[in-house]
Amino acid sequence: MNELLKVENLQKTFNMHEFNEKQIIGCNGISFLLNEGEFIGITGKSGSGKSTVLKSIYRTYAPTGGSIHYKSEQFGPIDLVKATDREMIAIRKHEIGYVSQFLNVMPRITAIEVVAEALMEMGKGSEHAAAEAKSILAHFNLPSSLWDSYPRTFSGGEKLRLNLAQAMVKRPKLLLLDEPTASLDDASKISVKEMILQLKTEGTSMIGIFHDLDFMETVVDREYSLTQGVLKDEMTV
Ligand SMILES: Nc1ncnc2c1ncn2[C@@H]1O[C@H](COP(=O)(O)OP(=O)(O)OP(=O)(O)O)[C@@H](O)[C@H]1O
Repeated sequence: MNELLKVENLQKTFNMHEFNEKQIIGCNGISFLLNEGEFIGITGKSGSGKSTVLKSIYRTYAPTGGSIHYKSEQFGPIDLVKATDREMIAIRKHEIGYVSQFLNVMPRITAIEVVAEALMEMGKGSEHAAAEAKSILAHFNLPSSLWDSYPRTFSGGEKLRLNLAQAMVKRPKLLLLDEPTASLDDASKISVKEMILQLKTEGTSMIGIFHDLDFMETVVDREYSLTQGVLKDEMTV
């Protein structure tokens, strides 16, 4: 199997300047391998560092130690801990997607524009992009009455489905999923599962955090358990 991502001894410590330089450990000593086309689920109790690991890979958080070796299409082998901001912007635009429940879009851009713009960033023409955007929003059961609305006012589940559509429509090389089924009803969970399985067959590698462990076990290839920010266990599921 071809290795896509190698996380070695990853550490993120937060320095709380407003609290007398108190330090909080987000994650520590995390090491794992992700192969091309593979899906790893990360589990662990609340506060154990699951989101911190994903945000460190996406570089929302700047890691304070360790390395994240990634095989980039644009830059070749690269350590995401040391990548420049310019490299990270290009990698996020074309290679690595990140989905959470929290909306991360510009104000005054409609739902359909959010998805169509993601496609245009990947080189699609505007007409094709608009048609494909409608099709993926329909797949995720986002009511067509919302397609021309601003996502700021969407419910939690609607925002999440838009985030999923925006990230998945790009067919990223690596997709980071932070609670992609939180606040979704059963029909929407099925849509998410179908899209995950489709991306897997197309070769997308994924790392996901799930509260719904039953759902997780239907989509992941391997599972890592984190406890208090330390990688404890690895098993094949
Ligand atoms: N921006 C931040 N500033 C300070 N501390 C943070 C920050 N982000 C996370 N932490 C701390 O790092 C630790 C790990 O948080 P993280 O969100 O990664 O946990 P988690 O396993 O994803 O939790 P949950 O399952 O509850 O979402 C926690 O103690 C948290 O308070």
